[in-house]
Amino acid sequence: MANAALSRTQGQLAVTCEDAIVQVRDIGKNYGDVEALRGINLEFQRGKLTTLLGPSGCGKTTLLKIIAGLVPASSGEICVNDKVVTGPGPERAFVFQDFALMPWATVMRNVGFGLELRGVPAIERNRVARRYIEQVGLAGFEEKYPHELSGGMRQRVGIARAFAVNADVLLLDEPFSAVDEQNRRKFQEDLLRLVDLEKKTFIFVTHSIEEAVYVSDRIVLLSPRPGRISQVIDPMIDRTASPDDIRRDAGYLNTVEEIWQGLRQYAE
Ligand SMILES: Nc1ncnc2c1ncn2[C@@H]1O[C@H](COP(=O)(O)OP(=O)(O)OP(=O)(O)O)[C@@H](O)[C@H]1O
Repeated sequence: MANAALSRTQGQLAVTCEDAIVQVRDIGKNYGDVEALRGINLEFQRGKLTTLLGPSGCGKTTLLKIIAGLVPASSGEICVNDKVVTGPGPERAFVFQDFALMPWATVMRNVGFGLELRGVPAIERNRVARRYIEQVGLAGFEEKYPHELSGGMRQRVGIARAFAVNADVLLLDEPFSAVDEQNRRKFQEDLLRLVDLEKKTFIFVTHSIEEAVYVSDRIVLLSPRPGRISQVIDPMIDRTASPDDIRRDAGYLNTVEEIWQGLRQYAE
């Protein structure tokens, strides 16, 4: 397989690219006296998966929520498709860490809920919901309720729901943190398949260096509070190789090691 070549940029920087769908311009965030983020400048490329990685409390979730329009920035602005973000919008879908499913609704209703809110008629939303339920491997579970599903299956429902609204940008906050290692690896495969199939822009938060290197086109490393960009890494993984070959590849392993060396100073 092709070796993983790395391109990287250090320091407090503006990352530019030709086809940016999300632009983060000089974002800062204070929660009262707590300065969570400072001077974040980033561009997220259309159709690519970018991961935010960094020590606990460095502001990954905060940045994701600011991009989602769920939390206001204290300074700076976010542009999506060249429009300034003033709140949540249909072109962005957020997948929560705890899935945020409605316990009283079936899988079908949960997946179609975003469309229901937009007034899409039942026949159409069920058609769309069925398609994504199938894509995440839950065909046959349409009429089940969240409590009848495993944690991994509930997470698949959350992901299917995000896909169903046909947002351009999917914001995923540690979507695999609550599932076991086998399921996590399966999800990573599924995610890569969906990235390839759907051509959407993914912004992903994880604590796992291995996961970040495995799934990302680009990794943005944040420094401890106040979160700033410390490094940007493009792990050029050959995704035509098998998952096992990728995980054994020297380029993959070196990238994991290098990120670990950068982050270990912050480990408790
Ligand atoms: N609603 C809030 N009110 C006050 N402080 C907050 C709030 N949300 C986050 N913070 C603080 O802001 C900082 C960044 O938090 P955030 O959750 O964004 O970090 P994170 O990198 O996602 O953390 P983790 O990896 O532990 O999930 C932390 O110090 C946190 O305690």
